[in-house]
Amino acid sequence: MTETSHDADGTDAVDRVLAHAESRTTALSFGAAQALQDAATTTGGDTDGEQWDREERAALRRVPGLSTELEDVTEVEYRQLRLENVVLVGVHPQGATEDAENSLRELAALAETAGAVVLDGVLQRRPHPDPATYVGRGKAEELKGIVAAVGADTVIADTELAPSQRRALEDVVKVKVIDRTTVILDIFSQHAKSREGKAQVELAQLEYLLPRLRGWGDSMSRQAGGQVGAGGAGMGSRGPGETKIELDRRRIRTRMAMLRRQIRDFAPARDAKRAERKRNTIPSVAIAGYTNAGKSSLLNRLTSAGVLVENALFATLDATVRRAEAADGRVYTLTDTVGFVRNLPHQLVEAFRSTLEEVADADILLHVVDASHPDPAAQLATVRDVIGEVGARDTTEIVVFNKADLVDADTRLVLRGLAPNSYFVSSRTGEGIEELRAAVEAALPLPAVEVHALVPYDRGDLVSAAHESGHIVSQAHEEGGTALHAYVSERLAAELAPFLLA
Ligand SMILES: Nc1nc2c(ncn2[C@@H]2O[C@H](COP(=O)(O)OP(=O)(O)OP(=O)(O)O)[C@@H](O)[C@H]2O)c(=O)[nH]1
Ligand SMILES: [Mg+2]
Repeated sequence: MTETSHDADGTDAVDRVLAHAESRTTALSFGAAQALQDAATTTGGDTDGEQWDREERAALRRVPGLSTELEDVTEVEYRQLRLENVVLVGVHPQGATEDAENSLRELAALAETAGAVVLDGVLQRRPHPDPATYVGRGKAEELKGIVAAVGADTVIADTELAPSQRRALEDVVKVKVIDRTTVILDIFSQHAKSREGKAQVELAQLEYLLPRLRGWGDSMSRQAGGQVGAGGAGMGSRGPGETKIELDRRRIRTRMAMLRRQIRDFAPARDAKRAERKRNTIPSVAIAGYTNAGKSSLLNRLTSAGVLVENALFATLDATVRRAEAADGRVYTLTDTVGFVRNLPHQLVEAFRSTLEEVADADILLHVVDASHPDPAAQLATVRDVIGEVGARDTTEIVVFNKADLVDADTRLVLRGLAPNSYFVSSRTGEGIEELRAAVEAALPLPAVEVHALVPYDRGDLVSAAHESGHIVSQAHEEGGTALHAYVSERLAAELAPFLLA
């Protein structure tokens, strides 16, 4: 512990780390989770397009004890996650207070989305997290008091805890301790709908779990260090013995291999669809952005697609592809994608790589940012990081500040500074949607081949094909047929070959 100034009554003042003392008195005093909107602004959410599976979502509740695989693997804790009354805890270095508070508010939103009631949130200022207990030992004791006082049954740390940290902290606070990664994985597993999505999430969960089998982390690190059996204190003293753990570990590995195979097996179908779109040179637009930014709402606005919109994080996990038509008659696709969040567990980025590759493959990236979010710059950066990671850095990006109905002129000015060539829209009111649509259409790539042709009147099919997939520069009806100046795909150019004008 570094900050050791004391105030008059001898208690740590600066180091009154588990800050927010006043906020402890009442439940939910932590404040609204900021990644979510407040109730006042969510009313009217029903108007953000038709929402076909909202009811279905509400009706889907996990039933305890019905999990299929691995149910006798006692350490598969994520399946037993029943988040209820939670206290959040974070550690931040000096000068990063605001950022830490935003992060903790977002963690609150994540916890609520996962089904928990957030009773309190506390932050400790400290140059580095304690390697043993995450918060300092003394603060862990304080945290124990808070947990008991508010009647919490779970502590969520705003980080990814090392297995040993989690256990040590659990030993002090005497309730279940989980971390941000676990919560995100839990939300993903609640929301995954398609078979592919489910497999991806389960794989990510198992990957996260594997080094966290109780006791296993310890024994493995000893083995790795070549000191098997050395000391031995604590080894096998917690959880099941080595044999059971070995067994669980093997079963998890087998399961993971199966999931990887499954996910690979989905690839051909998706690749085929993508290849088909490419062959027809249908341009694609991917809608990406931070979770809850309004990606699905925007897709609904642009295409009336009926995608689920929810004031919840990670409402969308499956990529939804919709057909749209430009003013010049050209067809293109719009894809809704899974949202991003800061510290998105790398296991998820890995597991969703195939889905994210849809983003990498798109001709245009509609990067949606929630204009009303407290830290839109961080949203932009987070999303761009992930986009870079899946290799879409060079894709044309159009930044869209959504929820413009919630921000004033001053905020717009600030936002404009973050992304000069951006668009302000409101999926709710429709403001700016037409301008955005025009911008997207203008940015669509032109088909590869420029043609001047005279198409006989009995080949009207070629003319309509040019309208649907090509870009018409000019068209005139002449004696011998339709004179066409257009940009078309190579395939259509081949069909037009007999009628080309020199
Ligand atoms: N006020 C306002 N609210 C909006 C607007 N667009 C979306 N929302 C609300 O924002 C919330 C999130 O919208 P979604 O479209 O589900 O967001 P998303 O980006 O698809 O979120 P995930 O799929 O969860 O990542 C919902 O409550 C919407 O009603 C807008 O333009 N104005
Ligand atoms: Mg969505």
